[in-house]
Amino acid sequence: MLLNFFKYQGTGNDFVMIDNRKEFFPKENVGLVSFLCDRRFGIGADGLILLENDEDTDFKMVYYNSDGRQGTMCGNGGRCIVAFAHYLGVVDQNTSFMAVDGLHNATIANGIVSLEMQNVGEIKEKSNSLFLNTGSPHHVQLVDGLKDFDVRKEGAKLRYGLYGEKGSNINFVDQTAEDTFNVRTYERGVEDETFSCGTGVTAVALAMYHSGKTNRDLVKIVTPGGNLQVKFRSNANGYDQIWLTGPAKLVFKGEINVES
Ligand SMILES: N[C@@H](CCC[C@H](N)C(=O)O)C(=O)O
Repeated sequence: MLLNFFKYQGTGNDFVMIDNRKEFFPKENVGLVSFLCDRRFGIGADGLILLENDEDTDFKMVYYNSDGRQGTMCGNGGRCIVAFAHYLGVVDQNTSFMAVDGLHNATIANGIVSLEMQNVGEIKEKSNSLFLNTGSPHHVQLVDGLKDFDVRKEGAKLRYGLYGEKGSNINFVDQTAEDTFNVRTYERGVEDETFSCGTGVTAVALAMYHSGKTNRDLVKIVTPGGNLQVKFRSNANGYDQIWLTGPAKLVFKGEINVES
C-alpha cells in the first residue's frame, strides 16, 4: 500500500505529517510509526504527527516520538502542524486546536508560527538544574563549553539515571547575552540529541527567568537548527500567556510503500 505523507521541519526538528481526517491510519501500530521515522529504511524524522478532525476546535494533533510511541506535547511539532493545516486550507491565519495537553491558540504569517503553550506552575530547583513541565517534562542545566558538550552521552545518563523509566527531556544551556541562550536538547523518545525542541526551549526561557539569569519576558533562543523566541507573563502562580515563535516549513511530500 502507498501512504501519502508530508515532511515538515521547525528549526530542524523534523516530522512526518499525515492528514488523518478520514481516520485510516492504524494509530496503535508502533512498528509502522518507527519505520516511517527511520532515517535509513523509512522517510526519516524525529516524530510523526497526525492531523485529525476535532469536534470543538479547528483540528486535533496526535504526536508520536520516533520510537513509535505516542508522546507528550511537542512544541515544534505544534508549530509545524499549524503550517500543515494552513497548507491544507483547514485554517487561515489564526487557529485553535486540541493536543494531548489541551487547547492551543496559534497564528501563522509568512512562514512564522506562534504557538501558545499551556500555563506553567511549579518549577523545581535542584542542586545544579531545574525541572518543569511545559507540556512535556524538561530538565534544564547550565553547562560550560556547550559547543563541544557530549549531549547524547550526558543526556542519556540523566534521562535514565535521574528520571527513571518514565524519563525526561534534557536541555543543556549556555547564556550568551542578558536575553539570549544557546540550547542543545536530548529528547526522550528519540533517545538522541535533536536540532531543536520547542517545549524544551520554552522550559529554558522560564527556568532562566525563574532563577534570575534573565529579567526579560522575551527570551531569544539559539538552537543547532535555528532561532526561536519565547514570550511569557509571570504571575503569582507561575507563568501564563506563553508564546513560542519561529519558522515552520514544508520540506517535501511524497508517498511511501508500506507493507500491508
Ligand atoms: N520535540 C518536541 C518534544 C517532544 C516531546 C518529547 N520527546 C517527549 O515525548 O517527551 C518539542 O518540540 O517540544
